Amino acid sequence: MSTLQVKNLTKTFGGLTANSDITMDVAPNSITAVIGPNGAGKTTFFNMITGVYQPTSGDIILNDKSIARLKPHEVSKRGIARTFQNIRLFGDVTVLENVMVGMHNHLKVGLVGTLLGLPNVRRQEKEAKKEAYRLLEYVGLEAFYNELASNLSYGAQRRLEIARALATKPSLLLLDEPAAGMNPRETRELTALINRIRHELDVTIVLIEHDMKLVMEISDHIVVLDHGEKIAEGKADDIRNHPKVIEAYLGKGAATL
Ligand SMILES: Nc1ncnc2c1ncn2[C@@H]1O[C@H](COP(=O)(O)OP(=O)(O)OP(=O)(O)O)[C@@H](O)[C@H]1O
Repeated sequence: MSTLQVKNLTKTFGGLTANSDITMDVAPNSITAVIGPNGAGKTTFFNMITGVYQPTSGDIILNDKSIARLKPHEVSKRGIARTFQNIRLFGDVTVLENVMVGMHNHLKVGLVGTLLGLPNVRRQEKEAKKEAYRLLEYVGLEAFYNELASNLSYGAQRRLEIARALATKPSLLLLDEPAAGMNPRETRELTALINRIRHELDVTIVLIEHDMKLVMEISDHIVVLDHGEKIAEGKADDIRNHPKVIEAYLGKGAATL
């Protein structure tokens, strides 16, 4: 059984078809990359999976249930988390608090309890803090727990976004250009982190990425979009040598990637 099944997914904006009849399966506990030139429709694809955009037609099935018409918070409750191409952190609160925001769905405290400072509320907050700190340790940011998020380096902010996404306890994690703006050392650390998340936390991962070294190294399966259409899919070797992919995206040096 696939974790995610995308069936004939199409999204049009007025006269523009951003995704055209896309079908793909994501196997449990796998890493799938969605690649393609700028404007190919990759982010639109993520936006449909996460409920930001309603598909024009087609279906999205998570663990055998359709999620195609759900709102973003409902999709999140079903176990999908994401990070964004343009980092979206709360810059003026601490690194730890940014992770705690991700736990919102799982905390059972109500507004009244919070206002009255009831003991079980205080206990839950303490536990949430501990869990947030553990997640910071997991991504290697615990030393910065009390810093403002905006003081972190770019690469560290991207890891913090991943920690915040993990705080929702997802079964499927969507990463939108996680290596963008990272130097080679940061990219190597990110590659290791993504692999650990898959193996240790049993999370299935779909990522959009332009760093082909990372994509070829990490992906079990690669899907290539161009002008909103799926032009190829397969393993790294199939994609490197695929004439349509070389023409539309990778260029002639691709065999060495
Ligand atoms: N809300 C929208 N309204 C109108 N057009 C949109 C909207 N969102 C995306 N598009 C268009 O859909 C097409 C696909 O865009 P999308 O952002 O999905 O591509 P992408 O592959 O993620 O590109 P990049 O690699 O540059 O992020 C583009 O032509 C874009 O202008």
